[in-house]
Amino acid sequence: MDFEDHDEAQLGMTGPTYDDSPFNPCRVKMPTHTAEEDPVPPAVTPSPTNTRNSARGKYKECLKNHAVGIGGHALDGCGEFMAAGAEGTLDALKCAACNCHRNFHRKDPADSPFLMPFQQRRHQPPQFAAAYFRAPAGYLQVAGQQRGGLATLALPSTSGAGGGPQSPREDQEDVSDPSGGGSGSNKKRFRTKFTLEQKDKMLAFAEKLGWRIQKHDESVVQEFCSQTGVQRHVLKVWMHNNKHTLGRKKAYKKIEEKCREGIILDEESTQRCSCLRLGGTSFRFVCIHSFFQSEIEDLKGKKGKVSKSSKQESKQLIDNKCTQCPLLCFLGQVQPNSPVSLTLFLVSSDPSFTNYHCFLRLSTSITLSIWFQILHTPNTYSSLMGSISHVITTNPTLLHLPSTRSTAIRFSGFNPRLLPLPPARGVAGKVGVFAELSSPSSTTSAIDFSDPDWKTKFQQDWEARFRLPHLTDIFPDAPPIPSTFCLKMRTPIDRDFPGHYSSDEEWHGYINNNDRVLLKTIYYSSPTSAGAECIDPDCTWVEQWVHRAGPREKIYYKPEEVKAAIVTCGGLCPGLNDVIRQIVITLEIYGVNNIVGIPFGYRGFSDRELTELRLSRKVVQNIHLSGGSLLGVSRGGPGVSDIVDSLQERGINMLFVLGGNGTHAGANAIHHECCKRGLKVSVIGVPKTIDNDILLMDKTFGFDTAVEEAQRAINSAYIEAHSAYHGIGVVKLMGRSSGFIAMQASLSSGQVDICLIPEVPFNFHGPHGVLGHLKFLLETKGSAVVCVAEGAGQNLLQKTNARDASGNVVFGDIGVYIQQETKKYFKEIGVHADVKYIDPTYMIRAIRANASDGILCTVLGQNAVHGAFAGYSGITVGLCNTHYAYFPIPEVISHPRLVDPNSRMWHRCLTSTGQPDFI
Ligand SMILES: Nc1ncnc2c1ncn2[C@@H]1O[C@H](COP(=O)(O)OP(=O)(O)OP(=O)(O)O)[C@@H](O)[C@H]1O
Ligand SMILES: O=P(O)(O)OC[C@H]1O[C@](O)(CO)[C@@H](O)[C@@H]1O
Ligand SMILES: [Mg+2]
Repeated sequence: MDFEDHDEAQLGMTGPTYDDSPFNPCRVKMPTHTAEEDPVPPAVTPSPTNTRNSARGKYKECLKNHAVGIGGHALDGCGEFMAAGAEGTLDALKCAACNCHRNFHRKDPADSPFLMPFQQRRHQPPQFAAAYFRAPAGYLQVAGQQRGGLATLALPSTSGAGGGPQSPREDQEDVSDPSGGGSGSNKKRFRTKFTLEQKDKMLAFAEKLGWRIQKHDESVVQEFCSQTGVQRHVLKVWMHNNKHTLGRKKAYKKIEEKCREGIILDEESTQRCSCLRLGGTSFRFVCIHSFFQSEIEDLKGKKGKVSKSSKQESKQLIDNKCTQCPLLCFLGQVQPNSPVSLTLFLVSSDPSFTNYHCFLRLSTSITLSIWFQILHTPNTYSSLMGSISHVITTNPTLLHLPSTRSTAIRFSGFNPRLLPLPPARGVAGKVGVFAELSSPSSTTSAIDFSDPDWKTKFQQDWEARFRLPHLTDIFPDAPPIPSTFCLKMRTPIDRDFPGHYSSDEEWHGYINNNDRVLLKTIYYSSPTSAGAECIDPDCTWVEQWVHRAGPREKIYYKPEEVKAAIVTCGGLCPGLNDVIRQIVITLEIYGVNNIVGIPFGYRGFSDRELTELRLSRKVVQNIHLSGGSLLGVSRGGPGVSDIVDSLQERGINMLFVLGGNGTHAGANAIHHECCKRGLKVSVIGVPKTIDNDILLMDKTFGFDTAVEEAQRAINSAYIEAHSAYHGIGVVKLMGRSSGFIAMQASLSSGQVDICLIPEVPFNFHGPHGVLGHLKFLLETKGSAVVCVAEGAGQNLLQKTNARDASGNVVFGDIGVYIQQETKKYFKEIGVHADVKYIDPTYMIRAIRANASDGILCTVLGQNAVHGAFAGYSGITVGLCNTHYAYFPIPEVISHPRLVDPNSRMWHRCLTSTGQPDFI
């Protein structure tokens, strides 16, 4: 795990509405006004970089269309080219702000007599952007009247081969100046026509050279040129322009060959997949293109128009096709009433395949939304392999999946719309659907409901899954001692502990180890009840108990022997300080006085320059009055083994870890490493995430506060929208995979007309899309407010391979996309719309906890300490049906908790917004 510093510039308000400063070109900022509305921006003082640029003419805003792959248009907002390196180096051609090649930036002849001073720093006006909107994927071309003042842009897009139709530039090679600098003149350019033979030869030759001409190739290049009659510079440009298209074909072929053989999961990927279990609502598949090809071509209809075809028609088409589809065999396993979102990854070299989404109601109780994600590049394919959970293949025998673990089919014959069930082990005819279920906790999905004892077996399995790991698993002889935590003690704690720990006072404030909390409290009489979570087709009542949290009468640590450490990882979250404070206070009540804070997350364990912070009640007394974390947070950091080395070195035997899924995965690994090394260490997690995406818990701390604060942003958006003629307010909120914040903030504000979350697919354009509804809202209400979660609609955006220091995928900005597309749409249809975009991302989490979270944090912090003293390790604590419970860590992080689109809460949100489904 490598630690990377966070981009300071990202802290605070990232939204363009808040910062349209011309001085910071690396901000994502989109014009919120048209040129007519905002005629005279202030003059700019040229920076040293500007001065350097001006020697060669200035390169202004970046015109690279990042959404070209999806047929859309998205600029990164970089306002001016800033060379990343000294002149003469390759980096001099790269923009330090946006990372794009200089040629993507608009060239602005400094001495142009036709430009007003302010025009030299204007963003791309929308009508100009439209000129290259339909250019083939991967290329930016500037047409007709725009050429006069602009550079010729001929570089292939570095953002990968996108979706839309794309033709290799085989016969246009020397139309562009390879330097790409382009004077912007209208000079006629020549088009070289190659013979078929020349093309074949160039292709073979380029592959031989690896699509680059290097110094030592000069002699063979000369020879080739004289043999084929192709000039060297023409060959060079041809290779440059085609390496991303023709050059990749070979790679595609390899993938396709591999696919035809069956996709092989290597051991590592299989292990990583095991955390994604059946029974969740989201599954990922890799589907073999060769198998699916005919289906896809039919679905695409003519020219990939499926997403645009009428709802009925595409539904019909998909319906018909899906009846032959092996996927439906798998659906036999899906719980009714849990709408399933499937992502099918199709590997294809055909650039005309584009990502799209379709929607299928299989019955009133099963809703299937299918995302077809087309993979064009080998890289995407290989990075994907780490995250898949299921595979459909034409040749199941080739899969390296443990066949004994494949899923048993549930709900036999339950839904007549489903295909006849495949024979045992999920193999249906020539195709098979495989689920990797390697963790013991997953065995519930393999229940044989015809077994009269299935319920007892299920409950035994449940008890085993939720059993809390304890020190006595490793040290069976570890002696328990009477607890030092007794609230009847009237005298201050004696810090020296003269050797006895018992209090003779009787106190009935302890939790018995056999106390349990009931996890699910609703009895669903039928699988068609809203949000039903049934285990079997008859919705049999099966109690699921978890362990009650709280102080135990017997403890496994002598307080004076404890060195406790607290670490806060991941992103910030309201309430971190409240939890730190309560952990310290409770530890002191037990009698611990050696308490330290590890600075800046897991990184603090390895960075020698960061020293641990001594904590006491005095130090933490008032820290909850401000947001953030007293200790600091970070992503990335050292490996588990280094962390445990550090624990050993520092003599830490209680570790309290505050963080989200990633942090908990780390905590669990630390726990296992300590067990392996025979260390008596308790590792206790406290789930922290404003996203509320931890399984089995009513809510996580920070969530309530974030919702409350988000509501304020929504209210501002509403006021802005409501006060403008045809105003549209767009608010983007956090929520990577879970839309809880957006849903709850929409509900609580009552001012949102459209709420978009990652769990519920939507069309943005087209007859049933969001834009159509916005138009309707402007016509009927006069204004509209859209609330979107950051992880929503990612299929609409160009994918990047960027990851943060912890390896989390960095998302495209759906808020900016919505803002831009909405403006464009209303402009195109000639309807006035005043779009205001608010991005309060960090404002909703970099604040102190509200009262409700304050209480939650207090109880969680106390219970974390009780759990450690009770001798548990590898556990976390959470609120469950208003009671506090301990959970083994893997049970709560096997996948993110998601909003169930068939839940009452989501229905309530829809009732409140009045939005249709955008499918
Ligand atoms: N699978 C893992 N195993 C071990 N450590 C991990 C794992 N995943 C993440 N971590 C570590 O946990 C820390 C926090 O992870 P991450 O940045 O994903 O935040 P998080 O805990 O999920 O919180 P947030 O909700 O803010 O995203 C990082 O230091 C990261 O290196
Ligand atoms: O910008 P940062 O600090 O990486 O955090 C952003 C992430 O944090 C989260 O709030 C998780 O805590 C996500 O919703 C979001 O993607
Ligand atoms: Mg996370």
